[in-house]
Amino acid sequence: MANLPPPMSNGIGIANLPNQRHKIVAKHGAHFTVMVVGESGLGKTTLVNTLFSTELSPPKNYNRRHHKQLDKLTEVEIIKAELEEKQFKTKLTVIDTPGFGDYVNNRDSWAPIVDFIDDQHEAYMRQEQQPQRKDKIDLRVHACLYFIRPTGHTLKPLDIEIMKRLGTRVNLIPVIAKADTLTQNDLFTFKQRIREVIHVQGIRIYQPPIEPDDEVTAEHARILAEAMPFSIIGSTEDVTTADGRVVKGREYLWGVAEVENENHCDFRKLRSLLIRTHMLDLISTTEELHYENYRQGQMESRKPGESKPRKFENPKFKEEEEQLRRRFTEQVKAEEARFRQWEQHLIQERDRLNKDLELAHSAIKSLEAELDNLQAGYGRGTNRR
Ligand SMILES: Nc1nc2c(ncn2[C@@H]2O[C@H](COP(=O)(O)OP(=O)(O)OP(=O)(O)O)[C@@H](O)[C@H]2O)c(=O)[nH]1
Repeated sequence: MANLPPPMSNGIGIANLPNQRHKIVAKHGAHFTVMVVGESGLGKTTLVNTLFSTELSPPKNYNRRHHKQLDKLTEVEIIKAELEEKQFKTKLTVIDTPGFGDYVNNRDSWAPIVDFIDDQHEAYMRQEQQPQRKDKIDLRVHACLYFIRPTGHTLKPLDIEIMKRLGTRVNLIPVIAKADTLTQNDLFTFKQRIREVIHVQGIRIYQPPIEPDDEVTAEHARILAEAMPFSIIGSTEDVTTADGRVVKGREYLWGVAEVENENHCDFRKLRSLLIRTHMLDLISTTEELHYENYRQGQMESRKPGESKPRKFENPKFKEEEEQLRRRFTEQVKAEEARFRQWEQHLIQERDRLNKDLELAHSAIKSLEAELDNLQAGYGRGTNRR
């Protein structure tokens, strides 16, 4: 496994941002928005707190998790924080999507997440069109961490569906959650399989750019790209290793799973990509690629100044509604025809039975008449004797 050089400071690394390519941002500090997406209980909150070395998000109330499942809604939570290190400020926004994928029917559980991303692009575009364009509220997502359950098998169809939709909208960074629950061999095979599925399914994930004129940076980017999907161990707890080091990690009977140990997981690579080396690239690709794609797509489908069609006004939904209505009418017609046929059949059956009844009646009548005749004949015979 290729390792990164040792951390340059004891801090979380945002002080390195001014060394990054776009030095100008350093003057004002960066405004960075990360979104975490994944099933409930995969360690999203823990990872956010581990990444930013602070408890940004309070630990979850597990009773609430159960209620959330009953709500059948994927809620979006926004946590804001201002981090400062060596006088360099980063305004950090974390978009947490708790409870995702919990429900029995998960088919559309991605919708609020995708809508949230689109809505932020939309809100930004609208603000750009206003005469006063200073101090825009900007919640466009710069990096989306997609948490994969450490099953050891492969990606689930739901993962593939969501990742496809996310990859065309944001810088998608897949991570394997709770890597300490897999052996190194299983983790290696699992990673390979996920990479294959990502490739075969054409899922777009964030690729750190390889600068041809800077060999060190290019090598670093290559190491990061090769490690994807990053395996992750999250923990804000200090634990003591067998050799007496105090580290962030998770304690087991067999020893300690260390967050920052590159033989245990890729946490340091992920942190490097997000905070130390590629934060500004994530911000600029969001602006230049994803936002631009959104803007262009909307400009092609709308007149200037026209607001975004709401779901039920959206031509795509109208078309779907029309199709549904047609299918429903056809079904009703087919059912009606079937009912008529059945009704006809019942009438014919009733007529046939009525006729049988009439025949039976007349047969009884003639038998009765015959009986009367016989009785009358018998009476006459006995009288004569
Ligand atoms: N083994 C292991 N457990 C972890 C790891 N990260 C978090 N956990 C544990 O998993 C449980 C859930 O963690 P959370 O961070 O609340 O998970 P979440 O994804 O935010 O959950 P929701 O908010 O419900 O979606 C907690 O008990 C954590 O201590 C990890 O890397 N390895």
